[in-house]
Order: sequence, then structure tokens, then C-alpha cells
Amino acid sequence: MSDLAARLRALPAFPDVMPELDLATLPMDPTELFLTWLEEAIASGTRQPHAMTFQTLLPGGAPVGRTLILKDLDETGFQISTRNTSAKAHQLAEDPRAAMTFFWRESGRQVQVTGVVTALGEDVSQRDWLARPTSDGTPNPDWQVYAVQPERIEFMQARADRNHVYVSYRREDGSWHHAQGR
Ligand SMILES: Cc1cc2nc3c(=O)[nH]c(=O)nc-3n(C[C@H](O)[C@H](O)[C@H](O)COP(=O)(O)O)c2cc1C
Repeated sequence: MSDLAARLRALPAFPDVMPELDLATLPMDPTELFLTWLEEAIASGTRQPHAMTFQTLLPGGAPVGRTLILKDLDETGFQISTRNTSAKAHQLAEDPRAAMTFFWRESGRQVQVTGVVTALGEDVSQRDWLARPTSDGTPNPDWQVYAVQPERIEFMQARADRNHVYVSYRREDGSWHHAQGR
């Protein structure tokens, strides 16, 4: 084992005390559970609890990811915003499939959201642009809000004994079904 490998192995992993995922009280709609976990991450004071890895597909199908901020969650889906001239915007125009991975290390929680992205209207995009802390009130035609309409959402609650608990939701014919496991 290299020195780096040994040092990486010795790093602290999950916290000793983590919340439990109560399988008896899972909501029918996974966005409810997502919002509960997001609110708890916000309340914990962790920095950028709304940051996640956002994956798109390169021409040819290879995945590529980068960090983005969740802007909102409503009936349109999980919203992000970016420039419509960016690499990810071009990738989404070619193939609208995307995945988001949230990780809240203080609680040992991970959420994967997979779905298809739609570009929202100019009004939503400009409202988001103008609400940015650095806004000077000038609209930006390059700014675009996208929404991921989820088809699959997987929740993972880590456990100190490594028997992590998974719950997977899938949308079929317009309604959500969930099962413990992956
Ligand atoms: C914490 C964090 C948050 C970020 N949030 C955004 C964001 O909301 N929108 C965005 O366009 N880029 C954001 N970025 C920059 C992106 O990760 C990325 O570098 C940029 O959008 C260009 O990506 P692309 O070339 O794959 O299109 C963020 C980066 C970090 C580290």
C-alpha cells in the first residue's frame, strides 16, 4: 500500500452518530423526503447544503459531472441555472438526460436524482438571474434555468456499522413506487 493509500484509509469516515431512516414512515412522494433531508442539512449549518454533482452526457455517451447549486424544487422538477453557452447546456441540448448527486457528510446522507431536463421560460430564467447577489439589474439573455423532472430518486442513509440503508423511488405511469434497497 502506498503512503497515500495508507493516509487515505486512516481518514475519519462517517460520523459515529447519524440519523436513522424510518422505513415505516416513508412518504409516497420522494420530493417530500428530499425536502426533509435538505431542510435538516440547512438547519445543521453546513456550508452549501444545496450544492450537488450534476452529471450530463458527452457526445458519445461518456458521463461528465460538475458542482451546481439547486435553485428550487417545484412541479417542474429540481431546478438549476447556468449559461446557455456553457458546455453542459450544449450537452443537454444533445441529450437531456441528467443526474444529480447530493451528499450531506454530517448526516451520512446521499440522494441521487435521475431524470430528463427541460429548459424553463425566459421569465423564470431572468427572475433567477436578477435575484443573484451580484446582480446589477441588467437582464442576461445567456442565463437559463433548467429543471430535472425526476424519474428515479435513491436515498442512502449511512450507518456506522456500514449496513447502509437504501430506498429507491421510481416513477411509472405518473405515480411513484418505492422499495427498500437499490
Ligand atoms: C460550489 C459550486 C457551486 C457552483 N454552482 C454553479 C451554478 O449554480 N451554476 C453554474 O453554471 N456553475 C456553477 N458552478 C461552476 C460549475 O461547477 C462549472 O464549473 C461551470 O458551470 C462550467 O461547467 P460546464 O463547462 O460543464 O458547463 C459551481 C461550482 C461550485 C464549486
